[in-house]
Amino acid sequence: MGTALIYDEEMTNYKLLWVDPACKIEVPERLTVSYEALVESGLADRCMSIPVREATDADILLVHSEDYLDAVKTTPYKTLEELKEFTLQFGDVYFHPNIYHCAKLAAGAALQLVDSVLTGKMRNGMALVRPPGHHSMCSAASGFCVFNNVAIAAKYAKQKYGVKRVLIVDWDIHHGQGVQYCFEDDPSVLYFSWHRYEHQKYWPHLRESDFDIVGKEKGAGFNINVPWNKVGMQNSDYLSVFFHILLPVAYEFSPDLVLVCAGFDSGIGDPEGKMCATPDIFAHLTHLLMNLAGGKVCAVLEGGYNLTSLAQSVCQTVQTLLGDPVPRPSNLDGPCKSALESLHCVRSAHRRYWSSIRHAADLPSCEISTKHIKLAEDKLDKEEEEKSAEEEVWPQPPKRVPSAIRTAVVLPEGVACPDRCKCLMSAEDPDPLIANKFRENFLKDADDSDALTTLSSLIALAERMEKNEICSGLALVRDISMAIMCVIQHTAAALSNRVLVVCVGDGKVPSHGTDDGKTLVVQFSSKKSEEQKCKYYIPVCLKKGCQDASGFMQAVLGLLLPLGYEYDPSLVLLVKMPDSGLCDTVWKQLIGLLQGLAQGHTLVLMQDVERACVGPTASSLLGDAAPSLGQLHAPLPEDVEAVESLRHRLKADWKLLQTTAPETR
Ligand SMILES: NCCCNCCCCCS
Ligand SMILES: [Zn+2]
Repeated sequence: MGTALIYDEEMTNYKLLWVDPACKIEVPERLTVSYEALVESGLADRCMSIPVREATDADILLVHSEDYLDAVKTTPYKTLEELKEFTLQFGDVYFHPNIYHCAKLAAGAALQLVDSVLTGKMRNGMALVRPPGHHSMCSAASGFCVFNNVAIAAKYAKQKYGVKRVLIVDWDIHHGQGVQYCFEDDPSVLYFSWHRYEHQKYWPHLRESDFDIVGKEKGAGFNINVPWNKVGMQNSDYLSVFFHILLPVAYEFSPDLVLVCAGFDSGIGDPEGKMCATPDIFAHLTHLLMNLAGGKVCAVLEGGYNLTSLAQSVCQTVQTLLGDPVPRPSNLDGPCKSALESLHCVRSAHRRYWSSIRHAADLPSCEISTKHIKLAEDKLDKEEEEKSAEEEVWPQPPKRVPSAIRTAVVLPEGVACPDRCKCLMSAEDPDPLIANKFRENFLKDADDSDALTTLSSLIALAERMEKNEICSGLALVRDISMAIMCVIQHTAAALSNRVLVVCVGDGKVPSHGTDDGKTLVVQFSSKKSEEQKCKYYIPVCLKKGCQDASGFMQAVLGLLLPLGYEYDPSLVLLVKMPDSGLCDTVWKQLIGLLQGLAQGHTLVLMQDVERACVGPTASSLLGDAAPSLGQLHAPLPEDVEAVESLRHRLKADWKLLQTTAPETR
């Protein structure tokens, strides 16, 4: 199954026909530059093009009122003066004789995307549409939006396919109030939105956009608002919110479908957002969602008003949906104070609804609670004159060249090579120099020839991964700790390399290289480790080791991923210790998530008895989405305690572990 791309140039055939400073940024070129960038980069050809269709009245009435639909139906026949008149009843939006047609195509495009994914024809996809949708409400247009494309798609998915739970992730920089209003009392649709807020000083100036608005009645807890009270948010701020709010809750919710309000005005250079996150961040945001709902992710374009930034961000998103490895996360220096305050407020507002963040610290009484400054009308739209975002410059996102070989394996005699994988056996005898080095360093009995063969094949694999000829690898070895030593020593030799070693299960892990930071070891086990506590050796002791999915996932999402992203390794060595107790589904989730690091260069080591795990491991390394874990129960208190105390101890060294602002002196 491939990636769907839904686009039709008819949606470029409407524009602003009069002077209105608030609306002049919403231009047809937004769609053309996005589509042309996909064509230019060769990404469009790798997608399956799915035609748009017009949403029917019934589709639109899933969200909007008849009165509103009837009113919009009259707009194609209005004169210019009548269109201006009609527009006045709404805010920050404009009408055009052809916008009703385009609005039906935009909503219809989202429905075509949902159909292609929920019928299993496509794995995931993106719809490039305008007008956007997330601001439009039951009976009102708003913020360039006429019909709420994503809200209609969520209702449609539930009605037509019986989908039980839908996650909507709105990474646009504006609050999709239309989506919030549509689902605020609905526990089957979890709406997550971050948005520029500045304590209600920013558009649409709504009190109900703040973090303490969590949903109503049965929907309480299923509406998550993350207000950005300052501009200039960066990659670290966005990732921290994913690690410490969205992902733990999303895994607990366990959606059957993920819809993304994919607005790119949250990217650098945008005149509306005035944020500083770079286009490659959308590759990571997309990647981090792709192991939810069995990979059923539908991204629908919302905002994005800097044409350069928009085009690059769209390409980053689509290339990730296609399964290409994501670029390395560039210099993450931790979330800013304002972002930490928002993070803290959101987690404390939601801790009562979600066991994965139950332990979140409570709101300190005063300073960072909601500061709603009663603004005099005239100040509402006053925005201090900042440097215009249009002048921002940023580096081109790094080229993401897929390796010639996606996954290679080193297997003992008699173990079949999984399909789509390349089997590496060192045909030639290892050169005597290496052989001797192995003998003295690693081999117990010197003439253990097949150990020698395995190790030299392992090195060959690691070398070809370093050269990006191979993306990921899997090796079955007899002696795990010897293999770890071998890989670490080989990889650490190259100066710029850092290896993240992730061990699941009990057992002695060589701590070589953890003193100088060339290696970061994170070990999940059930045994308290007496190892010396150092910054680069992190034992995570879980009561049931890796057997309890929710405890393990909480540690992966809230601890391992932030550490891994901040460490930014060139290789991830993932070791499955004997009898780790890890079930295949969790193992596949772990492999899927870790491929966001090191450009997907994950090298898996397993004991040669784990033949049954070769297939599932290879499938995840090849980029197949991991199956859903199902709704997660509360993690054990001991596990929560273990992760929290680790986070508390480590956050001085690892800033992405922070979830609250440092105590103000
Ligand atoms: N600069 C403040 C005016 C905001 N104007 C509406 C923006 C709608 C964005 C839709 S994604
Ligand atoms: Zn927006």
